[in-house]
Amino acid sequence: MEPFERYRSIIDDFDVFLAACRRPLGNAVRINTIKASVERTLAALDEEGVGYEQADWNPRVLTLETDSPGSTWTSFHGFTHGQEEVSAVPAVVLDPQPGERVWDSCAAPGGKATQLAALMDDRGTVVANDNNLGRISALRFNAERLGATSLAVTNADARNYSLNRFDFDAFDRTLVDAPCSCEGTIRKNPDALDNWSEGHISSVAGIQKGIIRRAIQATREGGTVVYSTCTFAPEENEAVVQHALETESCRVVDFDLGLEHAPGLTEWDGEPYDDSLEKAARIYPHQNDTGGFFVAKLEVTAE
Ligand SMILES: C[S@@+](CC[C@H](N)C(=O)[O-])C[C@H]1O[C@@H](n2cnc3c(N)ncnc32)[C@H](O)[C@@H]1O
Repeated sequence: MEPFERYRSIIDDFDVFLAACRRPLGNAVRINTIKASVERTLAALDEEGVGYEQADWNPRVLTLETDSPGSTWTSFHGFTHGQEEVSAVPAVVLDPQPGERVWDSCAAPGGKATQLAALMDDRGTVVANDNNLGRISALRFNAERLGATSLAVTNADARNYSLNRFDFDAFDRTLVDAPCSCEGTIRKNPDALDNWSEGHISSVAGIQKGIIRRAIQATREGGTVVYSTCTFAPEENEAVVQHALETESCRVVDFDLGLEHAPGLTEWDGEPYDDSLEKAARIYPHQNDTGGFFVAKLEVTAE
């Protein structure tokens, strides 16, 4: 937990935060409404005797009272998909609509891409991209298992992603669930900080800046880009969005989140950020008994 000391001044109730980081997470799943409604899924879980608790902010997110959530009847049938509660937030904030063109720029293994397809009633197109071929097979497997037929897969570096392969020139919405230092996954993966270094944070921040810029360029004017990470480092969060504000045509917008969270930072390590960064959300493990996440919502504006 030593690396987290750098966040002592920005996290309220820091010792409560550290204690939460040491507690293991419950087994969360998302109901896959492409295959079954919330009601049908809950009835199936009742029938097989698996207890559950529905998240207050999202009835499609459940914590299951079983140690093997992947071995339930509902999971075999693709009614549920193992996904951390807080990891279901970015797709909800992106708010994709049926019939739209949506780009998931960093999509593997597909938890959020298949969630986007479900939120769109599997109508429209979700282009699920990842630069890692090995992870693409997991993405394809999940898309098939969950019946997401609106999902198309591409394997490219999002930083210089070409739209030439499509018969349209911009997406309506884009999700950047960026590769990151994963500090916020510590409850699920106690080894998450083993290879932590400021050098790694700064090299991954360079990649994130390239991806967010391309995401904004590939999204139509008036369209939406959501930037998320599962890490606390401001260099990978507010500083990346600040870079986008300085280099691309976009603004940070508000969103409603039924989860307790802290606002985005407007300063870190002597670097000021735009005041609008306050509209971003920092979700800490001690606030809702979840993992950690950062989410910012951007609107693409006229050049
Ligand atoms: C946080 S994970 C994405 C998780 C995924 N959104 C989900 O919900 O299942 C970040 C992903 O970004 C991919 N990635 C890293 N650099 C990339 C790049 N330059 N272009 C596209 N994808 C990249 C990684 O392979 C990894 O799968």
